[in-house]
Amino acid sequence: MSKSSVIGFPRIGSLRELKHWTEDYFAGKLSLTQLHKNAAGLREQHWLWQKQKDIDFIPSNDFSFYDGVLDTACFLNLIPREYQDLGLHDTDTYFAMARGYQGEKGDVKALAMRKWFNTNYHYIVPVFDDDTEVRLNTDGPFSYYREAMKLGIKTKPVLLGPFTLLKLADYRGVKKAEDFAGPLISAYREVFSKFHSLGAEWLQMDEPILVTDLTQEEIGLFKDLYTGLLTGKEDLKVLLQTYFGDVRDVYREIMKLGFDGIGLDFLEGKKNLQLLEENGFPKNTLLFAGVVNGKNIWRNNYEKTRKMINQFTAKITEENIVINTSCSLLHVPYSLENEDNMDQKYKNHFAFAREKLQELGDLKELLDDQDEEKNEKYLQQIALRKTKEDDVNPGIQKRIKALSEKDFKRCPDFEEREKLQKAKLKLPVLPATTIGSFPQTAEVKAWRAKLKKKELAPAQYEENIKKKIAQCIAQQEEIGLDVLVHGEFERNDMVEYFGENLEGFLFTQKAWVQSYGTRCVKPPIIWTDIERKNPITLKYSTYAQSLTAKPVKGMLTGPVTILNWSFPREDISDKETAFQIALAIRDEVLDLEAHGIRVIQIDEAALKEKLPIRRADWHTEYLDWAISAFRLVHSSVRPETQIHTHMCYSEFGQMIKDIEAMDADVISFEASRSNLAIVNSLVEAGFQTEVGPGVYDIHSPRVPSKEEILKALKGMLGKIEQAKLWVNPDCGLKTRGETETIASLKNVVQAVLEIREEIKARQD
Ligand SMILES: CN1c2c(nc(N)[nH]c2=O)NC[C@@H]1CNc1ccc(C(=O)N[C@@H](CCC(=O)N[C@@H](CCC(=O)N[C@@H](CCC(=O)O)C(=O)O)C(=O)O)C(=O)O)cc1
Ligand SMILES: N[C@@H](CCS)C(=O)O
Ligand SMILES: [Zn+2]
Repeated sequence: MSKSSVIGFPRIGSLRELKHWTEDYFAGKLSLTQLHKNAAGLREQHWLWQKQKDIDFIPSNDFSFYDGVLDTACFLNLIPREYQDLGLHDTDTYFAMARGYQGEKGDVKALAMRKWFNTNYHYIVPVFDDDTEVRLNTDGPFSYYREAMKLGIKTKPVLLGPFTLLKLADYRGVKKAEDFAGPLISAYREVFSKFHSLGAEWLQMDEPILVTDLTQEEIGLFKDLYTGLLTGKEDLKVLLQTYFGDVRDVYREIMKLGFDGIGLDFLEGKKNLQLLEENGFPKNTLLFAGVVNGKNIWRNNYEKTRKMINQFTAKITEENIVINTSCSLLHVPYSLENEDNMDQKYKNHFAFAREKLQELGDLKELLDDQDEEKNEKYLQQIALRKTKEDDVNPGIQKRIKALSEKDFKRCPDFEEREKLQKAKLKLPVLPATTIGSFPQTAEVKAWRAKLKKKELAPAQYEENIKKKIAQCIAQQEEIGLDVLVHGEFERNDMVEYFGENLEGFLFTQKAWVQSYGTRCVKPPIIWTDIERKNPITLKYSTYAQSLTAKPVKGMLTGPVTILNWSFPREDISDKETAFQIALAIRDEVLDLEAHGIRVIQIDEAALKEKLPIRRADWHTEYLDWAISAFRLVHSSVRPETQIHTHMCYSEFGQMIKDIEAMDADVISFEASRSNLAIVNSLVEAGFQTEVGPGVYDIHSPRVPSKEEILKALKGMLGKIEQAKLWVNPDCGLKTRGETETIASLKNVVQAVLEIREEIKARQD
């Protein structure tokens, strides 16, 4: 009998219930008791859905109020002193670490937030200080296990493994990862023992870091950790779960360590099958085979999957193969059932999380019983696939074929453009600006909701948006910013909005995917070739510019980001799709320029997201075409038109030359939560592009003080040439409230004015 398993299930609620409850709790509108009660109901629902689909290994402890890595940190008492000192109760300490705290108990920044491998999910970065005392601090994972047991469901508790935890953490003192290995082994052993006494049979240890490039020292640390952990684990079975890639650096070591189950991703893990074929697989060990895609939403090709699984059976007996998701289902929406407006002809092609549970069941059945009648299901699947004619737009194909080298090269060179732009724009030193979006108030969201329900006429909606734009321009002038924005009020999301206005995308109504904390996105689906039929942003940008003499930035999302934050096609390459989108955005850039927009920002917030996990693949598989796609968008603007780009959560590291190769004139990026590490790497690499490292963190409701911003700016000025430095928050302001936004921006401008005075005094 085949078995099935799920690595993790989404937790935000199919209608984002958890988001609403948690935000109500933040706003003091829901009690803590009620929040916990509601969340328990959600967990119960998720377990029951999995039970109904006969999933054999159902996860627990995959739930989180904000982020699973943060949960692990709190569970293991990795709570930095400044949060403990606030003296809040556990849940509020947890939220203070996630969002910062500013109130009667003190004023503390949030912990850093980073991209979770190659996804649009973000985790809170755990911190080890020299005095960190690793010990079990909360009951979370055990209480979830007991909760499921009460429903008669024996779950497989999921824990972030110690190796990944150590590798993802920040160290603020002199102690390093190795120094915490011993205490972590003891703590995890205690966890094993507690779960064993609760009657758990299996435990899943998530170690996605194993799919990254590893040094011999790192492999040594991994081996030490698990040798320590697996010794004396009684008869609790331990599954080592990897995902997002292959384990080429440690395959043999993993096989020798004595795990009871090993989870490998056969979709993103290009080399896993070859590793298995060449090196074999230990006897009496279960292979949790990741064959149901946890990241994309296209239905599983059963025929292809069956063929792949048949390849395993040369090395592993069938009873030892567990059909698994390729990663947690956190990265896909809940269910197609919520998509009332989507035609069945489209739905036939998709599987969201709940439909993937069905796929796991189907595959289990098909593998157990490979008779012809059952195989009908494979054939139906193949018939579902689209034909090329459905997808191809001949006009776009022709444009792509006609591209030549000059379409990717902007003239003149950066230095020449920089001089021209300084002369033309006449901006003060340290120009102050924002990243684009202003607070998306309840009022704005309600207009859009009414527009969708046809309760508000499009003309009225547009008029309302224009009023907001006018207000926003007036506010920015009053605050004293130098380069203004229109505020992006017309956009539900920076990617979904462009998808909605380009041909070739499909939309969902409720297909929410968690991005960080309580924040979600609805990635559009790329269905056919992409084309821009009409200008998209022109009317709002030109309207905003008509209200002020200061430059207003045209605001666009770049091709790589639109691609990376959508569900991509699987029948053509990402490169081809990116070039199609690039042509559409290029037309928009030229329209903006032709209508008097002097500064255009093309956001590539997600450039780093699909960067291959293995360094060796960076250029050949991704950067060469991704950077070209960006260059294609702006290569033919006039020299004096200033092109900005923006990236969030970017640790550029060894990518700096590639970022420079985008050939933008100005780049803004996150820096505030990562203590200027990015600035250091830019300096070391001799970065030429003008830069706006974020001076404060917009993901937290805290208002940064003028002094805090001054300190950040002075730190930057010590490293970056004054003439190259811009001043801005680290990302868009859409998630923030209006009052805190204005207060924060005023402090930014005050800090800039003070520094300008100092500069002037020095010059005089
Ligand atoms: C900048 N980031 C982005 C990422 N990915 C994107 N695709 N977009 C991004 O901007 N990744 C990295 C970073 C950080 N990530 C995020 C992700 C999500 C948000 C965010 O603020 N999300 C909002 C939802 C935005 C949205 O789609 N809004 C819609 C729907 C609004 C809504 O909730 N409407 C209600 C009805 C309202 C009423 O009737 O009054 C409803 O539908 O129920 C819109 O504005 O129309 C979120 O709330 O999670 C930020 C950063
Ligand atoms: N222009 C966008 C970029 C976010 S990454 C915004 O300001 O929201
Ligand atoms: Zn951003």
